[in-house]
Amino acid sequence: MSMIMAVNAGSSSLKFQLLRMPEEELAAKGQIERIGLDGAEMELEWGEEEIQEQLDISDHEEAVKKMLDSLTDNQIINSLDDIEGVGHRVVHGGEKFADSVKITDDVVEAIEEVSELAPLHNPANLTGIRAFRDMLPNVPDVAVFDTAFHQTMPKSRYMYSVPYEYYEQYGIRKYGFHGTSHKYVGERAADLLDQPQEDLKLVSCHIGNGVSVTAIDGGFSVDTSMGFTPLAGTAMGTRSGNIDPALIPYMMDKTGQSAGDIITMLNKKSGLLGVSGASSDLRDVEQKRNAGDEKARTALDIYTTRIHKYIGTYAASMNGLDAVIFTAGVGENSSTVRKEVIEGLEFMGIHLDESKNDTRGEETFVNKDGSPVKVLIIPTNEEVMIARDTMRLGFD
Ligand SMILES: Nc1ncnc2c1ncn2[C@@H]1O[C@H](COP(=O)(O)OP(=O)(O)O)[C@@H](O)[C@H]1O
Ligand SMILES: CC(=O)OP(=O)(O)O
Ligand SMILES: [Mg+2]
Repeated sequence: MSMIMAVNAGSSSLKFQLLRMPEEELAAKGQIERIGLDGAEMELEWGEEEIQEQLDISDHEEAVKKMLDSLTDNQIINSLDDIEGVGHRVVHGGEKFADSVKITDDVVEAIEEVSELAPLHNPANLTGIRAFRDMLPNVPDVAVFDTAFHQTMPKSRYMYSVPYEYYEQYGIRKYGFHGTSHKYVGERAADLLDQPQEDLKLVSCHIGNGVSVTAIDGGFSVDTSMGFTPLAGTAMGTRSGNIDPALIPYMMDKTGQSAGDIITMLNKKSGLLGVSGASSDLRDVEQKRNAGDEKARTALDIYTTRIHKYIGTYAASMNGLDAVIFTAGVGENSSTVRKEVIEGLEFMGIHLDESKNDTRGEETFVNKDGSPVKVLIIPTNEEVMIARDTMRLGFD
């Protein structure tokens, strides 16, 4: 039996699970949310115990230290030596990584090289990798890439309609993200529907701080809303999603900002935060809207409409749909977002049951009985996928 730490550094959170493998027995799990915002919060659960703490945490490095201290302080492990392998979520693997990989200095360098393509994520992922490599130098570590599951997309979905040499010379193509999460919920959906994955057409909506929608046909990702970087697709907590590319030079001309400044604005100051002018956190924006705030209403309408349209698009491109899956922070927890996304898809045979939908955070069907297309909430578990790959690749 091996004690494996699975680390998932998101753009605004650090989540981890300590798992006994290969049994997949949870020894502890926790998360630090709202990193860099006012009132970061740590939750830690082990056995029957649970603690919650309000903290001041400004970046991911601080979050990693705090997390490890909390494991020894609470005697969940005796010392850091009890951890036998560490798996890390890495958001962008570029063209180089089509599967998970054991981490070496060369791998760290390769992840660094593609960091500019995922500026909100790879730097946070690398911070986690470096912190663990420093503290546990003799333990194998494995990187699990968000991009890997999407490597099965057909060329017509991953190519941009630009001169072909841009693909050949610069690797300019759609990569897609959240692949570990989409893969996990796709497998769980097949179990819950009691049908083999080969027979299923699914649309998976990962709605967290980052948002992506994926078409899973027969168990394979065939299209996904994010692109060359996690900036593309739907509107998100702080990201714009798709915009007319001609806007970039236009905004540069009008405001005197550089291309880099504009991309930073699109990554960090747009989406729910930019339109509402209030917050990137869905809960805050919902609260404002409910209090009558017009900008918050518009921000949420853009957010849910985009996801709604992807469901229609992907059903059309797969020529059918068996189930829609909601997962990640918002998808698992916000009944109003789920309701607003599904509203108006009844013509496609998707019927949400409002009373069943009034729930959060557990695997459940929320469609009406007899709805031809099922609607599922499936809490994602990127961590267990990461631990499995750490076992597969870390110990050879
Ligand atoms: N109980 C809840 N109700 C509504 N939204 C929630 C709830 N809990 C978390 N969220 C939302 O989930 C989002 C963060 O999702 P998460 O998947 O944790 O993000 P990350 O991309 O950083 O991993 C935030 O917008 C937060 O408001
Ligand atoms: C790829 C991505 O957007 O990740 P997250 O949702 O964790 O920000
Ligand atoms: Mg996430």
